[in-house]
Amino acid sequence: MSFDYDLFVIGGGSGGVRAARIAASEYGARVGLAEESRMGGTCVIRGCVPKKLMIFASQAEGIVEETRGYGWTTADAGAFDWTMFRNKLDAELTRLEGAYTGGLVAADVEIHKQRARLVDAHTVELADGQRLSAKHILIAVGGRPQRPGIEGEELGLISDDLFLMEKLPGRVLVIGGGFIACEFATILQGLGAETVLSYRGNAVLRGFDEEMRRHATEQLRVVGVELKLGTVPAKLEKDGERTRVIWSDGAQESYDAVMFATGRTPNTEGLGLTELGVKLGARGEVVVDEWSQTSVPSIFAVGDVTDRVNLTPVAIREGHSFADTIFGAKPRKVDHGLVASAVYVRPHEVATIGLTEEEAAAKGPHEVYVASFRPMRSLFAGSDARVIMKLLVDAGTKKVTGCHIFGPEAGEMIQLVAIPMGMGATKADFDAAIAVHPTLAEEIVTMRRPTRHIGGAHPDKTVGSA
Ligand SMILES: Cc1cc2nc3c(=O)[nH]c(=O)nc-3n(C[C@H](O)[C@H](O)[C@H](O)COP(=O)(O)OP(=O)(O)OC[C@H]3O[C@@H](n4cnc5c(N)ncnc54)[C@H](O)[C@@H]3O)c2cc1C
Ligand SMILES: NC(=O)c1ccc[n+]([C@@H]2O[C@H](COP(=O)([O-])OP(=O)(O)OC[C@H]3O[C@@H](n4cnc5c(N)ncnc54)[C@H](O)[C@@H]3O)[C@@H](O)[C@H]2O)c1
Repeated sequence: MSFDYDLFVIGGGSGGVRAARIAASEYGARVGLAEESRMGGTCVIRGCVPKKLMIFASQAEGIVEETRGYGWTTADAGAFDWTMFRNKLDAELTRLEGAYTGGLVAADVEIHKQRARLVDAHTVELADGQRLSAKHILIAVGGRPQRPGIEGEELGLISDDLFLMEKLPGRVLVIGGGFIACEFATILQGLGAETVLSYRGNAVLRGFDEEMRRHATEQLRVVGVELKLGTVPAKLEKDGERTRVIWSDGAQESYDAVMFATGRTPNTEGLGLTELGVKLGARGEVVVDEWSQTSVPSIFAVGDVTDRVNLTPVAIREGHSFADTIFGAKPRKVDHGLVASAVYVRPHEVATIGLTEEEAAAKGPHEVYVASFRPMRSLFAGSDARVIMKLLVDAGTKKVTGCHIFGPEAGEMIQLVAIPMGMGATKADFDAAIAVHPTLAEEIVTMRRPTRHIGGAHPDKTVGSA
């Protein structure tokens, strides 16, 4: 049977672009790709990239304050020009969009700038009605922000809107306690908005190491974010130009803007998947096996739409592995077990890989090494902020099973820790590295004695358990 393409990719985000480019340029596959919006997807257009640039912009006050502590006594950040920043941001995203499109064109991928849906196991239909056939179809449509399902929720903004605001809000409420809520609260507060974060739990970043959660929560408070913990908004309504929030306990307050950061949902609606027999999970995600293959053999899915680990480098790895496996005869699975990530709250980021202390304790005997100190750079400037570094070490094998860092540029540090951990390094391997001094990262290789023992009786029997 002949097809229009060897591969048709739906979605031009992190996973789809990588898969299309590798299949076409490395393995000579005839590839078509449909993207209904801007090329590059969530990460490039409304996620990682603009978010990180906004994080950089939001640090001016903190940097200036530190500089004053070094003797530049009259240093002042001055006024922030949101319109100038937003226009520059848009120009940068346009440049990146062009680079992504250019990479696909150079690889001879045929781009269809419209929405696509599936018609059968080998056919997609574009929004203009054109039908195209392919031997393989890759679903890489990502996800979208999810509002919490309360009355008046359409009055609230979502993360996509934050990059396009006409002006910065005066007083703003961010609802949620995950990656996006914490990062946007940091950004909005740093850019000068009076920022309130409302979260239903008692510490942000559920699922992270508890000690890191406590420090991240406290830092939000210290930098000036007003925390409303243990609260659930029940209803939003208009209050003139403002938005009134009514909480489940009846309390109410009006804000210039309200933003939901209450999770994301896979973009599977209206794609024609269930009609075709492609199995979906409870959250609407495409269910795939370890090869990213769906329940229909010619259809594969990668990235956020599969709701495995929703990060850009993971989507990219899944897309690349799919192309290697199907078109390059190089079968390659993705190990989702040890993925590093960072939450770009500032001044200290939260970065993590492997087991949390709580998970380690549940798994069995572990040594916990913790370094907690005031870094020389901010200490000199008069700050009390502490860096926390934690290593979890399996008491039997002595392998490092988890690492958590709360500190400046922690994301940069965890990236490098991910290499030895991926190789199965032991604590002795870490200790063998001679420190680079004076740095923050040297603490990772200089923690000599366990701070505590967890997870039951330890193999050497000389230590107790916590
Ligand atoms: C605010 C924010 C900040 C983030 N920050 C980070 C970060 O710092 N680090 C990190 O690793 N991850 C971050 N992420 C997560 C990261 O953006 C995603 O994990 C990643 O983009 C997923 O890639 P993907 O290819 O699965 O989907 P996406 O990048 O979402 O791409 C899917 C594409 O498919 C298109 N599409 C959808 N349906 C159709 C259709 N029917 N036809 C045609 N096209 C369609 C969409 O327009 C989109 O362009 C962030 C996410 C957000 C929202
Ligand atoms: N730095 C990064 O790598 C980065 C940054 C942003 C996003 N991301 C990715 O995007 C994903 C989505 O981020 P996110 O922050 O939207 O999701 P999340 O799942 O991390 O957090 C959602 C938050 O909303 C809360 N929530 C959910 N429903 C609610 C309700 N009905 N009422 C009140 N609160 C509610 C949850 O308790 C949670 O705190 C992340 O899991 C991550 O994979 C990564």
